[in-house]
Amino acid sequence: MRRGQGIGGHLVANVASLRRLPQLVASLWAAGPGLASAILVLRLIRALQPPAVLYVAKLIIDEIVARSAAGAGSFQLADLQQGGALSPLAGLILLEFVLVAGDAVLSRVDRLLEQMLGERHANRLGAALIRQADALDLAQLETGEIQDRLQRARNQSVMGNSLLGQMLNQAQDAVTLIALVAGVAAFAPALVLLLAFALLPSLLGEAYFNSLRYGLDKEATARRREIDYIRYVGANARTAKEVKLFGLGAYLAGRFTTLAGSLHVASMALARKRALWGALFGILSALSYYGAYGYIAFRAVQGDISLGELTFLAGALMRLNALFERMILGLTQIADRALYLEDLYSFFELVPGVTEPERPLPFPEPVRQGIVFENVGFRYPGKEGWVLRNLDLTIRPGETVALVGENGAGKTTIVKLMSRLYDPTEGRILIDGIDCRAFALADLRRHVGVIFQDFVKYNFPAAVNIGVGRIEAVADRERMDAAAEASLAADVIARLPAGYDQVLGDMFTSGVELSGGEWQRIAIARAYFRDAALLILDEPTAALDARAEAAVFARFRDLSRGRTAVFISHRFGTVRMADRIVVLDRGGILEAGSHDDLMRRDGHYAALFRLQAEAFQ
Ligand SMILES: Nc1ncnc2c1ncn2[C@@H]1O[C@H](COP(=O)(O)OP(=O)(O)OP(=O)(O)O)[C@@H](O)[C@H]1O
Repeated sequence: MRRGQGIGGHLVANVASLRRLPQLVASLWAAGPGLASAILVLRLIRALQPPAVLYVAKLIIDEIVARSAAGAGSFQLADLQQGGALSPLAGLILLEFVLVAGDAVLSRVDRLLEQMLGERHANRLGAALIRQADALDLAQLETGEIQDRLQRARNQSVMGNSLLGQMLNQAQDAVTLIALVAGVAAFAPALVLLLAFALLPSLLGEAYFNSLRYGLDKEATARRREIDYIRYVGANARTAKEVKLFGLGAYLAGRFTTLAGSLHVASMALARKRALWGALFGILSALSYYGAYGYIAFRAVQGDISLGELTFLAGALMRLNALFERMILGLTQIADRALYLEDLYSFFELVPGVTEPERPLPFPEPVRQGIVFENVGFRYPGKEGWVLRNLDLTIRPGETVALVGENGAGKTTIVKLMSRLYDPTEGRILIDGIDCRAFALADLRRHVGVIFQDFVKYNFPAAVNIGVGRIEAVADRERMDAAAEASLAADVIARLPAGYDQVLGDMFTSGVELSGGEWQRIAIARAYFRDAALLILDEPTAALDARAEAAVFARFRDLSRGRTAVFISHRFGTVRMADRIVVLDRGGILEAGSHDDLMRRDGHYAALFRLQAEAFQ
């Protein structure tokens, strides 16, 4: 929000913040139409209760006044009945009791139903969020802005529940308000004007401050992200080792205090201004309330209105005053939260760039000609430089290809393109002559098994950790044994207290943490368990000891016979086993051939190979 925008602009911004509310209402409705209708009916009944209570109180007082005027004398218990039925007075008192007690019961039922609906809605939203994140491109998820939005969307999926309650309160209060104002208008129309006078400034003021708050929040997004990150780094088991040894605690705490302090100063300045204006508006509304009170007292003394009407009007005024206060506060809270709905729903509206073909072609089985990179160029979205450029590469079926190159040469990026985590910016990737964008994503990915260097360490049982390779076959123990055997994970499993059922990782108390190399064996087992035609391992053996690495690769060669395998490694002892070695440099191919070819050529590869070999001599 820019300064000097004027109250009109602020109001528009405030209303704009509410534009996502209908979407929330629709998704709440979809979560339980029956529940939602029941809640609406209950809220409507409850909304009309306060004016009804006041009106019955008016009737009771008028009845009492009428009886004393008629000289009925002191009240006897026998007066409660009249001619075998309840007297009008007793009937009214009973009605008042039913109204009050009934509301107490209805409010409990209502709360229960709202909790049910809220939880159902949050669960649906949570699942939808995971599905949408899955549908989006890696490139989208990797941008800071989307991560931010996702984080806030995750919070919102729970916050939606409190918004439900607040919106219903607001709607209920609005109905009560209308009913009370109609009641007041029936007896003393002039009062309504007075009330509007008290209400309007508060409303405009709240709207103005809401939008200022929003502007402040928006401005502070980057700082808030950094604060959250520092909080994470500073108080977290995963970073604790380094934070302790480098003595970073004081540095992080200091940075946190500075950033949080700057936010605090801005938000307090606004809060002070808001408190001051709030107090002024409060005085204004108290003035109009007592002005109105004086007016009706005067009319009652003059005999223009009955004692019962006086009671009704005084009660209605008191309630209206409280209702205004509550509604304005509610409006602020709703507007506050509704702002963050924007994050939730705009996240759902993101459209993936890696798209499904309209009429997908079947993935060739088996692949006969291989995978061809045809003049491929790639730039990360929103980034300047080319990571890959003019890349021509053919991977023949049944071949084992090693990608080597210095850090940042683009090896992992090639793997991501092959599995369509990204699409090339230029050129095409063909599988048996067909652009890989012509296959259904799931079909393509079913035929590719990738283990990245930063594979996920799932804090799930060991069996699931391997089974994620092909989750629909997670119960197939025979297949799992074979995969664990091939990746040397079988030894790791055998040492676990609960074997395959052992939860891994340190997140849950029942978990057992593995060493880096042990985790890696589990991850490689995933690749074997997947049993895909194209197997890709991105630095799969970096954490393995020398003996394990040799064993893993001996098996890898055996097991990948007849299928295409691509691996990335910085260890030349491993790389030399490949049928073909592709040396990448700054996004292009420097040289390619078998180990013997490349050594004979005596180029970059031979130099690097010797460098590594010398280190061991
Ligand atoms: N998500 C990303 N967004 C922007 N740039 C990226 C992203 N991932 C990688 N890069 C950049 O792309 C280039 C190639 O990265 P890539 O991960 O493909 O290299 P690599 O050859 O696998 O390196 P290493 O041997 O270090 O694993 C690097 O310069 C890197 O900075």
